[in-house]
Amino acid sequence: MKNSRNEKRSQHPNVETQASLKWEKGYKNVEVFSKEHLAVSLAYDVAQLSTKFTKERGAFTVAMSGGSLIKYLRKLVDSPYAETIDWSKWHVFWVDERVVPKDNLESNYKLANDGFLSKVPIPPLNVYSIDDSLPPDGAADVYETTLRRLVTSNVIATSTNGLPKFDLMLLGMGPDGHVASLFPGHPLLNEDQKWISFLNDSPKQPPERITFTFPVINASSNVAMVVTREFTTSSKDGRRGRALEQNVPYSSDLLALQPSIQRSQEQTPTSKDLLALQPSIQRLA
Ligand SMILES: O=C1O[C@H](COP(=O)(O)O)[C@@H](O)[C@H](O)[C@H]1O
Repeated sequence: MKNSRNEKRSQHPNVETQASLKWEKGYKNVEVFSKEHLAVSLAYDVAQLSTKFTKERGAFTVAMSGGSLIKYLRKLVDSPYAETIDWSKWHVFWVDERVVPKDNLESNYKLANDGFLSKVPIPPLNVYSIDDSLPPDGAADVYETTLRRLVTSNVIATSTNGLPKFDLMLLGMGPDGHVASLFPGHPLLNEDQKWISFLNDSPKQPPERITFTFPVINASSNVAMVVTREFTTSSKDGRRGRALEQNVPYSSDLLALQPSIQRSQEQTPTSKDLLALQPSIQRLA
């Protein structure tokens, strides 16, 4: 990852060119980051897609998970993205939601609102949370009706087989492998008629949830699966492993991530370079 991405970015400093290079149709990749770098890279990629779809469609539809994903969106609320993203074009959805009141600590809406949405100027009418006054089956039906209305009005694009085609889906993955609220072995994995379904027996608390089904997830234009775990092989990886454990950037990782650093892979960025790029890094040894 590190060489090809950095080379592409230094040859094509224009961010829109970058977006088309990386997110062209069929782009698939697994990229591995420290947790800090993950947030930096995710913000960069989401901003690219926001620019691309806002320009192409006049709207940017993002469906997000709850869980640990939200804290990895934190760089989007900082400069430069806070000012450069056209937040008025964003339309935000949830790939799954726990059927609890919106002020409940288990609510994916609350998590996203507290950690992200309340910090950026997305129009409130463009934030599509569930009707938490309804039971799971009713909440799922109403949410699907909302999606159908937005597909009809072309706010959400449509796939060739008539499914909603979100511009970006941000998915997490639980330790058991669940995605959205689709749990391993659960009958909902086979749902292929509904766009939104519900469950009363989630293996993870709380039990009552609604969820996008796999056909809708798979119809998205772009899916970013943001999966994190502890890094345990530091003794084998030497300096890079130690940097990852301490959640500070390792120089070559940063060079790969940051198009604004023009130095070659052989050169190590100075602490001044890093501090300029990473407001959250207080000090590098
Ligand atoms: O219950 C849920 O869990 C998954 C994974 O969460 P994580 O904290 O292990 O990352 C999440 O993607 C989903 O939206 C949520 O409802």
